[in-house]
Parts: sequence; structure tokens; C-alpha cells
Amino acid sequence: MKISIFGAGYVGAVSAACLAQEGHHVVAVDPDPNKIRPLLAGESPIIEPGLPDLIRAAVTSGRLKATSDAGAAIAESELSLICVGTPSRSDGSLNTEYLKRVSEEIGAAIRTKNVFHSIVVRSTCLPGTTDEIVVPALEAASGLKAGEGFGIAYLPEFLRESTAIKDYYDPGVIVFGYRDGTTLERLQEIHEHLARPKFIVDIRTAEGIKYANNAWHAVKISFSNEMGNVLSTAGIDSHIALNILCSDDRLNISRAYLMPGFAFGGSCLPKDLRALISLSRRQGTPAPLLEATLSANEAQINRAYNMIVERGQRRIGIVGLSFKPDTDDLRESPLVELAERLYGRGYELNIYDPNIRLARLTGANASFIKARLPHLAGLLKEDIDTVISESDVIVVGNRAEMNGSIRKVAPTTPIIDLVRVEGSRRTQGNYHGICW
Ligand SMILES: NC(=O)C1=CN([C@@H]2O[C@H](COP(=O)(O)OP(=O)(O)OC[C@H]3O[C@@H](n4cnc5c(N)ncnc54)[C@H](O)[C@@H]3O)[C@@H](O)[C@H]2O)C=CC1
Ligand SMILES: O=C(O)[C@H]1O[C@H](OP(=O)(O)OP(=O)(O)OC[C@H]2O[C@@H](n3ccc(=O)[nH]c3=O)[C@H](O)[C@@H]2O)[C@H](O)[C@@H](O)[C@@H]1O
Repeated sequence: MKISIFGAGYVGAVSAACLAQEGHHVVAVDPDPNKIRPLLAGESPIIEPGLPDLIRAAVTSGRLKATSDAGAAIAESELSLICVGTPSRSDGSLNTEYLKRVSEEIGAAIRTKNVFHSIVVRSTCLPGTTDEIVVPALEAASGLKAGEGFGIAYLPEFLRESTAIKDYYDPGVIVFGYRDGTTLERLQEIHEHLARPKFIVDIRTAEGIKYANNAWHAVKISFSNEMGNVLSTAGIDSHIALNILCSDDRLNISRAYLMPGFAFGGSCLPKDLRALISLSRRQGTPAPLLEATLSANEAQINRAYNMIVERGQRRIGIVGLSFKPDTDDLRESPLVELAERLYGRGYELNIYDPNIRLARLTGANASFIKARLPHLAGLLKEDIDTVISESDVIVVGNRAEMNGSIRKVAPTTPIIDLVRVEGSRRTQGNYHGICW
């Protein structure tokens, strides 16, 4: 199939590469030259395991192209996926301006097209957004009617950064939010080979499922962190306790998102919770559990901060800065928040993250750091050994990186472990786990 993908960020770039790998002809569209330039050169615009190889192969085969020209991309495709950002507004509500703009651009481009074009929203958006924002913008710009002159669908994306390619092939569930038969058939064809449960629902339901999914992850994390804090202070290893909880087959719960640790972050869980809370307030359907999930998350950052401050030492080494290992995504990283608080209080920081090394950063991320975190840029070290040797306390936020290096930390240097590193000296006096 000929597919255009609007938005070549974390979701768009992965979808583009995987669809091209599957044999589809894909064109990625993005106004940001930091996304298009690497794609044109056969390189990945983001750090994501396995993605560089897929993109190189797809571009070399001629099945993946990139452009900032929406009209040209629509002309050479029959189905478009919308993968633009849907960030929070300052009041926590959903910002749909990118969705509206891209819908206007696609609408203008399909106006003169003779072939039935399908438009599929993948961006996370609140129930009703496709009907109330996307469809009216497409109809106004195209002069066509949804379901008759063009196709429309909502296809929630469930990938997790750092395992995005694996998740593309094993998404847990596949949900088609459907309105017209042609678009549904096209989506079924694209997903035919994926052996996961497939559900056909209306668009509004599909939009809602995505929020339920992310809210569930967040609730599980805040629950397990809170249990961890309470149990560990009572002298209990909370990982052992929660592992046994998960072994109770009458409860039938998975261990995913249930091991106590640090706060959740990233570009989705916090902003999707905020959007859901803003919907609940607007509708007059209170959601105190969701609100508490966010406060509990904030409390976990406070807990880490207080543990560091109570040490009394001033040179703090932080291992890990992105919101989870194996990604360069710094959006809403709780480690960034922690580092900023310490920096604001005059602590001397040394930070290492294998994916956030200024010398190797891609254009998009270098710009993000310069624009949003210029004060942290100068604190980033190129190797972990410098952080270990130049700090009085080590704060571990990235398990993968610390696993190999934990033994290099002098036995007298305190370790504040936010993620429970394997092989750590949990029994030693200088080791402080956040909640186990
Ligand atoms: N990052 C993730 O792991 C996941 C994200 N999502 C959702 O997918 C959506 C996209 O997320 P990300 O990929 O993380 O965002 P992102 O910020 O990495 O990428 C969005 C891209 O859209 C581009 N864009 C903006 N306006 C455009 C236009 N008019 N035409 C073409 N491109 C345009 C931007 O330049 C940017 O490169 C969001 O709604 C998010 O909630 C869903 C599942 C997973
Ligand atoms: O809508 C989205 O954008 C995506 O949001 C999350 O994916 P992502 O944010 O990429 O990564 P996760 O692995 O879910 O991690 C989110 C946060 O939870 C934390 N986490 C994750 C897992 C866990 O067991 N414990 C835990 O604290 C991570 O450290 C991170 O801060 C969801 O897991 C995806 O299903 C969803 O598609």
C-alpha cells in the first residue's frame, strides 16, 4: 500500500520504518528539517533500538521517502497516518492545534484528488476529538464529506519508547476505530500479519481505550511506588512482597508497571492523565484516583530529592537523565525535574546518560536541550567514570547503564538507587533504595 505519515517523531518514524520494512511504500512528512534531513540521508531522527538499521534498509530499498511537502505526499499515497504531537496546554487540557493544522493541510491536498483517500488518526486525543476537530477541518479544507468523499478512522498507538519496534509487531491489542468500510479494509490489510487480538469499535471508543490504557499504567506505578515507600519503611523488601502479590492467580494481574521504583514520566503518561482529568472536570465526572495518581508521582520525586538533601553532600552524580533507559527522550523526565531542583538549590551536578551525550546528539535533541535545558547541558559528561569519580553521592536513575558500573563506586560513596540496580550492595550502609 502507498502510505503517507504526517509527523516523523517517535511514533511516526517508527511506523514509517516498520511499514516500509513490511513492503509498503511510505513517505514521511514533517515541517521540521531535523526530522526530514536524517531520514533523507537514511538515518534515524531519534534514538530507538533497532531503528537506524530499519531506516537505512528502507531508504536504500526506495520504500521510505521523506518530505515537508504535504501535497506531494498525499498525491503519492492512498492512506495517511496522522502522528503529530498532542501536548498539554498550560492548564493540562489537550492541545489540538497540530492536529487541526495537519487536518487542514491534508484536507487541502485531497480536494483535487480523484482517488478515495483514507485518513487515520494515530495521535492520542480525547474522545470526540476526531469528530469535533479533525473531521470538520478536513471537510472544510477539502469540500468533501467524511465517509463519502474521504475515509476516516482512529487507530490508537500502544508502542513504548525503547521497545517501539518490538511493540509494533506485538502491540498487545489492535483497535480499529472505524467509520467507513474502505478505510477499515485498508487498515485490516496492513495489520493482517500481526497475530494479536483485533477489535473493531467506533472512533470515540477507540480514542477512549487509549486513555484507559495509559491511565492504567500510571495508576499501577503510583500504587506500587506508594506500597514500596510504606513497606520499605516498615522494614520489608517491597519487591518480594509485590512479586508474591502478582503470583496470586486469583488476582490475575501482571507484573508490568508493578515493581516499586521512581516516578513515571515521558511524553505520554503525565500529559494523557492531565488531559483525562481535564475531560473529567469539564464533564462533571470527578476522577479523584487519577488526580491522586499524579500527586503520588510528584511525591516520589520529592522523596528522592529529600533523600539526597538529607545526605548533606553537595557534589551529586546523576546516572540517567532521559525518562527511561534506551531513549534520548527528555520530555517530562522525572530525572530532569530532580536535576533541575538540585541545580536550583546550588548543588554541583555531574550527569551521565549514554543517550544524552552532547557530542553525539541528533539535531532535534541538541535543539531541545539548548532551548529547554541549557542550564543542564554544561553538566552532561561523556562517560560514567567521570561522574563516579567527581561526585560525593551517586543517584542512579538508569538501571541498564549502572549495572556494569556499580562496582566502580567506592564503598564509602553513598548510592541513592531509584531503580533497583542488579548486583547492588543492598545490604551495605551506604546503599539507599528509594522504596524497597
Ligand atoms: N512517543 C510515544 O511513545 C507515543 C506517542 N503517542 C502519541 O502519538 C503522538 C505523537 O507523539 P510523538 O511521536 O512522541 O511526538 P513527536 O513530538 O516526537 O513528533 C511529532 C512530530 O509531528 C510533527 N508535526 C507537527 N505538525 C505537523 C504537520 N502539520 N505535518 C507533519 N508533521 C507535523 C512535528 O514536527 C514532530 O516531528 C502524540 O499524540 C502522542 O501522545 C502514542 C503512543 C506512543
Ligand atoms: O502513549 C504513549 O506514548 C505510550 O506511553 C507509554 O509508553 P512510554 O511512555 O514510551 O514508556 P513506558 O515504558 O510505559 O514508561 C513510562 C514511564 O513509566 C515508568 N515505568 C515503566 C514501567 C514500569 O514497570 N515502571 C515504571 O516506573 C518508566 O520509567 C517511564 O517513566 C505506554 O506504556 C505505551 O503503551 C503508550 O503507547
